[in-house]
Amino acid sequence: MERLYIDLGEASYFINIKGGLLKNLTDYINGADQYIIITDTNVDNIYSYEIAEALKDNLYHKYIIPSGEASKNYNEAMKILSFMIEKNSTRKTTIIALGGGVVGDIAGFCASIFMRGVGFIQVPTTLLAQVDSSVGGKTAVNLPMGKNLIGTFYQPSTVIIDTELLRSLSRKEIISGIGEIVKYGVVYDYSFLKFIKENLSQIIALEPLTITYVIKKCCQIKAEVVSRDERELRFRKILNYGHTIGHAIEAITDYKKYTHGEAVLCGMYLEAMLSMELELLDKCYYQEILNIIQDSYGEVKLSDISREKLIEALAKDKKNVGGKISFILPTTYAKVTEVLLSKKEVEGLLLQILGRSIK
Ligand SMILES: NC(=O)c1ccc[n+]([C@@H]2O[C@H](COP(=O)([O-])OP(=O)(O)OC[C@H]3O[C@@H](n4cnc5c(N)ncnc54)[C@H](O)[C@@H]3O)[C@@H](O)[C@H]2O)c1
Ligand SMILES: O=C(O)C(=O)C[C@@H](O)[C@H](O)[C@H](O)COP(=O)(O)O
Ligand SMILES: [Zn+2]
Repeated sequence: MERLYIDLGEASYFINIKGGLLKNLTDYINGADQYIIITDTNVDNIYSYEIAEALKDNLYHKYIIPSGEASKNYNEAMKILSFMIEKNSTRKTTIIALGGGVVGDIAGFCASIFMRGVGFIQVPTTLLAQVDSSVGGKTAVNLPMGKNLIGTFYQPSTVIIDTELLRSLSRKEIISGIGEIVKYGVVYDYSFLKFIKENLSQIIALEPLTITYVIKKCCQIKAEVVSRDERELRFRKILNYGHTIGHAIEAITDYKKYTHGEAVLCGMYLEAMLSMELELLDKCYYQEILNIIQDSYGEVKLSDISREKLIEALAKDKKNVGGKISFILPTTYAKVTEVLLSKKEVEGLLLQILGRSIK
């Protein structure tokens, strides 16, 4: 088994990675008085028997949210908290998030506020959640005004990554995970980016040794970044590459057409173009970034996105400072920089880079 340590003082924890870990869940959980499993309809349909088997000797209750980003909202969080009151949860309860990033984000949010904080374990079931969202402690729900507008930093006590659970994912969800994987390569580790490029088909095929290596590498990078700057005061911002435009794309398409990772792939593509237009980005690196995005996602068309709506959504991004929109832009191999641009500047740049390719 692969084991990584994320060093955050009192909030430090282990990330455990191996195929088949769900069966042995109880070896890694912490002897709480009661467990609340939060999962979604798809995961429950596929893994309901395994969950019941894994927890049969423990007191637990299961709360199932409808699958999809639309469930990551405040009302759903309140329903979870009320369910916990109904089930007599106490401060000795532990919440287990068994699902993708949607389940992880909302379950973590509930764990952080129920009775001012209860135990929290991440059991991520999507590639995206295994390489990114289950690690680092960002929790959130969306508001109608935008993505992740309410949330906390609240670390899990452990992360249990069962790579066998990825077998039931659709290709679209695998590509979504590759969005965040490519991000780590671009912002932090050029040799990893080359590895992704050379092994893309094995990654998409979830070849066991390759996918385990990739998950471990991503968790290692995320652990290093988060250990340096847990609260995103400075360094952690590098993980936002592709996310300013990515979150805007998700919001204006009602979180339905693009998965988070697909929107991030498109966002990284456009933000690389933005960086090039601002003459901040090395030309060879620029081409490499566009190539790996196209190789994994296909052509970035965005024919359904209007420039006007994109700018409106960007203007509402929670990272904006003093009326300016914040972008994390690549500059050269494994280096990025934060650039703040006015709405007008972004309008001009988007017109420049996209011409008439979007409305
Ligand atoms: N907290 C963080 O650091 C962080 C990082 C990245 C993304 N996120 C958030 O994560 C969310 C996206 O996560 P996601 O991509 O996992 O989406 P998701 O949770 O919606 O899961 C994607 C789909 O896969 C299904 N699914 C989950 N596991 C499955 C399995 N093993 N087999 C078959 N189907 C399965 C789900 O039911 C869903 O339909 C977004 O809300 C994003 O903002 C958070
Ligand atoms: O962990 C981080 O830090 C990240 O930014 C990871 C991102 O991939 C993730 O999508 C995150 O939820 C974005 O957070 P937000 O702060 O922009 O809401
Ligand atoms: Zn993300």
